[in-house]
Amino acid sequence: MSRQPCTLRGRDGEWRRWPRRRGGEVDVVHMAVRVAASPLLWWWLFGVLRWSLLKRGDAGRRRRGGFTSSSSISIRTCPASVTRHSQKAMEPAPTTMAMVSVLISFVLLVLSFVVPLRRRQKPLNLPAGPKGWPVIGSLHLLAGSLPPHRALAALASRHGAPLMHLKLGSFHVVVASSAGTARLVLKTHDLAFADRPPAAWGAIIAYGYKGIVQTPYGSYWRMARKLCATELFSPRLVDKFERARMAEMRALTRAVFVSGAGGRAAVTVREHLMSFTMRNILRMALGERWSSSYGSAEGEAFRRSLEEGFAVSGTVSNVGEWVPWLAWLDLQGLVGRMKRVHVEFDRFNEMVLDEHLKDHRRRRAVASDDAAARDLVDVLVQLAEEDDGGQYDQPPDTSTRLTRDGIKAIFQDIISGGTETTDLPDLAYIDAVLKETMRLHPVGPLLIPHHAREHTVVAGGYDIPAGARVLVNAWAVGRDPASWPESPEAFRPERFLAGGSAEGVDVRGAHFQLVPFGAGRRMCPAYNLAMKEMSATLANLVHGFSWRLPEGMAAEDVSLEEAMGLSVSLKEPVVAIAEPRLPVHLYAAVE
Ligand code: HEM
Repeated sequence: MSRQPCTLRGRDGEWRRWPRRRGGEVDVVHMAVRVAASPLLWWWLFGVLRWSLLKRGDAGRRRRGGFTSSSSISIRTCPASVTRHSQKAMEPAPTTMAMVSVLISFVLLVLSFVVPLRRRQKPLNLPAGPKGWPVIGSLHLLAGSLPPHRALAALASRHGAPLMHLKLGSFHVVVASSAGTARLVLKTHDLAFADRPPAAWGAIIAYGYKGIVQTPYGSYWRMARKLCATELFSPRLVDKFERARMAEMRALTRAVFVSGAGGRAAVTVREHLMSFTMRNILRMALGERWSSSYGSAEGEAFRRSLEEGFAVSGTVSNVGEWVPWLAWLDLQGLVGRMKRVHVEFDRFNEMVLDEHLKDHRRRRAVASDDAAARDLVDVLVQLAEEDDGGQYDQPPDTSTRLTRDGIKAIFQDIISGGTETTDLPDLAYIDAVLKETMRLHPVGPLLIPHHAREHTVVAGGYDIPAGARVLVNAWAVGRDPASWPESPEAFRPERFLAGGSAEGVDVRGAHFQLVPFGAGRRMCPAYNLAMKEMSATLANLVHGFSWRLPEGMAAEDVSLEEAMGLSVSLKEPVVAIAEPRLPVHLYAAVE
């Protein structure tokens, strides 16, 4: 018999099989045949109905003057005192009885079919992992003091499971913790796991999944990724911002020089890097006026919202996402905080977009050759205009149209993503230092959760059920002794240099022992820009300054404790002395 799965339209507008079941879709035709062909159950249902109807007949006779044992005494004792209403109160209405019986029979009938159907399915061959409790699964194992990537790595090694299965709340979760299993997820079954699971962040902060990062796999996401490749990060646009980037780089070295009092005072490195990164990305994404607002009250409010956005969007922190029937309680208050962050973001995004739209229309009206895009928002505005003739306000829909919310969600994702790049000579050692840093401390230790679009059987015969959350523990992969046999915990950039044990290993998604940007379809679209930008910054900071820890502080005193959110950062920012290495006039501001 041919199997006809039901389909439902997903939130991305794609048609999907529904309902998804362990081990395969429900066969509706098959089920209907079984219902029709089960004489025992029909006989039983018929019996219940017949009994209800007979009861109804009895009650009818009583109303017409007959009697039955339960009511006979009162009727005979004082017929005049028995009204129709008092009789009704003494026994349940026969129609209600009939309805209740039919309902119970219906529920039993459904259960008697569904339960055996599910039991008879082949049991899933899940990868090894902790068993977990009913309702919460293994959520409690991630609630300790260890950040989730470390707790998951410890569990994987305890269970000897480079591909580990556990239940978190109501969901199957599969975690890849070795180069081999990362390859399974990000390459061999890339398409099957290219989705993102529904997340409050995507729904609330990203305008109902209208950005890129949280957007489900489908036509809208493909459109957004194409924009990244052909427009937003195109070499043409990157080149265009060369001069601005150089100016920001000089501003960074000057700021470190000034706040470090020429090497006499300690500087908080993160503050300077944060400000540099933000100004850079704001300049590229939103334009000069908005990057110079960084530091003003409005820029400061935006920065705080960004930090709060990262803090509330951790990969596994929101209990309501794992136990959906508890979601309405918002036990940790995270959804409330996300809603407030979204209001803040949207206020800022609306200002930015309105200003760009006004400016764009004015320039086009005055001189058409001045209408060229000046920044990423301009690019998006132009694309939306080509798409729908200048109407930016369609309600969000499932098509690939770039709506007003879509523009805001995409540039917001890009600003959150970070910064961009400059062209650099080949700086092999700097490059090795960056790789080694990202091997030991990836910014997104669990990448961004993937989601199984369909039931998949992976190497070893393990089942990954449709709907499972699929995590790649880049932090564990980067420390796996099987891939990094030579002192995996030690910081040794030389391993990446010529003759080193990891010579030739890079972060472009082809070497699965080093995946700080992911790999495959959902790989970070800006990895190239990010690498170059980081090289440029590091090169300038070590070229311009000799760095040392403040007096009385040893390397062991630097805390490497991590603060978790969407990305990981140091809980205690590093402070250091930056002694200028170049003639003082080279630190002067030059615009
Ligand atoms: C050190 C810098 C960066 C690191 C380590 C990094 C890392 C990542 C990782 C791990 C992912 C998820 C990959 C996966 O799920 O398999 C990702 C996705 C993404 N990144 Fe980055 N990223 C960086 C910089 C940037 C920058 C500068 C931007 C934008 C200007 C950006 C934009 C994005 C976007 C839009 C996605 C979502 C891709 C998708 O879901 O299709 N990232 N990044």
